[in-house]
Amino acid sequence: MDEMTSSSPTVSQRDQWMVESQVFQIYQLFATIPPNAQSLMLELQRDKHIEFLTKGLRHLGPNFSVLDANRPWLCYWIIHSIALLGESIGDELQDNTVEFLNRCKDPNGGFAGGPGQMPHLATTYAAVNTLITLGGDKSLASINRDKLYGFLRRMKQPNGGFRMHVEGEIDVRACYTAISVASVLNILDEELTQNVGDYILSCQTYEGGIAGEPGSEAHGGYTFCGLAAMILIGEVNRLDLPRLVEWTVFRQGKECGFQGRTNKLVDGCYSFWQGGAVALLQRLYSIINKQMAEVSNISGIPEEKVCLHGTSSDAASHLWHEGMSESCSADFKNIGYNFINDWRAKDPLFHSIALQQYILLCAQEQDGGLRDKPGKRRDHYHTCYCLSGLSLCQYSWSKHPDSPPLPKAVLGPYSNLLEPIHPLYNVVLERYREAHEFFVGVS
Ligand SMILES: CC(C)=CCC/C(C)=C/CC/C(C)=C/COP(=O)(O)OP(=O)(O)O
Ligand SMILES: [Zn+2]
Repeated sequence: MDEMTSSSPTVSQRDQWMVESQVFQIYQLFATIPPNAQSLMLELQRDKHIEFLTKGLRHLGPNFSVLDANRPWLCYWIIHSIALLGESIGDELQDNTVEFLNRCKDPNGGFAGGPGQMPHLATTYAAVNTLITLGGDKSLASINRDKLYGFLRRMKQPNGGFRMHVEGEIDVRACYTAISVASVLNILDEELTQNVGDYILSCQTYEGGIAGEPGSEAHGGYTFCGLAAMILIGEVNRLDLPRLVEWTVFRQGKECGFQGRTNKLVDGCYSFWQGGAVALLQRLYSIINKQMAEVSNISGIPEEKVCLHGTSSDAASHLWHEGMSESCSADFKNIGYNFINDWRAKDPLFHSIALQQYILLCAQEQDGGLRDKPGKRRDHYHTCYCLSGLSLCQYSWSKHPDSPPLPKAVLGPYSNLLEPIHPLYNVVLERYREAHEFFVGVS
């Protein structure tokens, strides 16, 4: 290889430089404008986002035919985004959505990507989360839990994992969507949880993150899925958490947003997948410290010597996590509920303000909708996951999910504040609580 060839940048280096230059141009422009103009640039364009989202719920043009097998996802991305913005879609659209999702229901359980299609775990997760987000008895009662349980059992595999659909792929997404749905509907049992932990554990890679399948590359999407599923089944202590923390936090780069995997480009949707994983890890402080102490063979050392931030710790705040690792199998039905009730998180393990800056300045379109990165077009998926990530950032210092964050935790005007989410299911917290009460009541 001659010198010229060896020093030529690779395609991915060029792509990276291009993105960095676009992002830094935006930040430079921001730094040079007066404070009132900065404040305007950082404002969340609520009305424009609602307009973009509501329009998508009423009508989508022919370009959307590629998403024909993902229609419950479109419902979830749009309706969850609207709920994060603190708005509702109104009675007519609500009734239409419940009725449409009814038509996606398979007679033998599970929701398909559209009427007449085969049931699929991903669209089942999207449909269930949509119905929970809509809330109300009609919407919640439209979920047939017995049939849904049957579908989940049929997707369960001898290796512990789940298939996405009949003859479909087995992966960590399937584990998460099955476990999340079962947990939120209060139908999680040992038949479903059996060996899921072994399967997810086999997907944690040498880098520390979690891959879609054993032997694949660690990726933010699967890392969120794997970690959340392990928490929901009460087996999170089996993962190598210090390595997982290290991998995840280093995915936030100088562009201020997260990348999905090593040496790939920043993307707004990872504000939730990676940001969500970090938000979960932030609440596993005690287990992480314990694992760190074990590997360094430290015993009897005060917790502040081995903790992640070097801050002093509040031993009482870890009771839930410790209790969970010992008595998980007896009570995994309540793990999602306790997770939120025992919310006494430590400080964020990522740069929350920087991530908000990426979302508001680089991912937000002033005309409504959010996107992957500058130069890309807005879409409903990125709008949903950028807003979900923004909400996590705003509440990342909160020690209680019901107390509004301090103004310094919210970048831009305080009117940017979104609704808090339940970080294990990604539904607005208040809607989760209503569903929890409803489904505990019917069990
Ligand atoms: C609940 C549920 C269904 C979760 C799905 C999680 C999720 C987003 C998985 C990511 C899948 C994946 C390998 C994307 C890589 O795309 P890419 O190569 O285009 O992107 P990259 O360059 O950023 O890695
Ligand atoms: Zn993306």
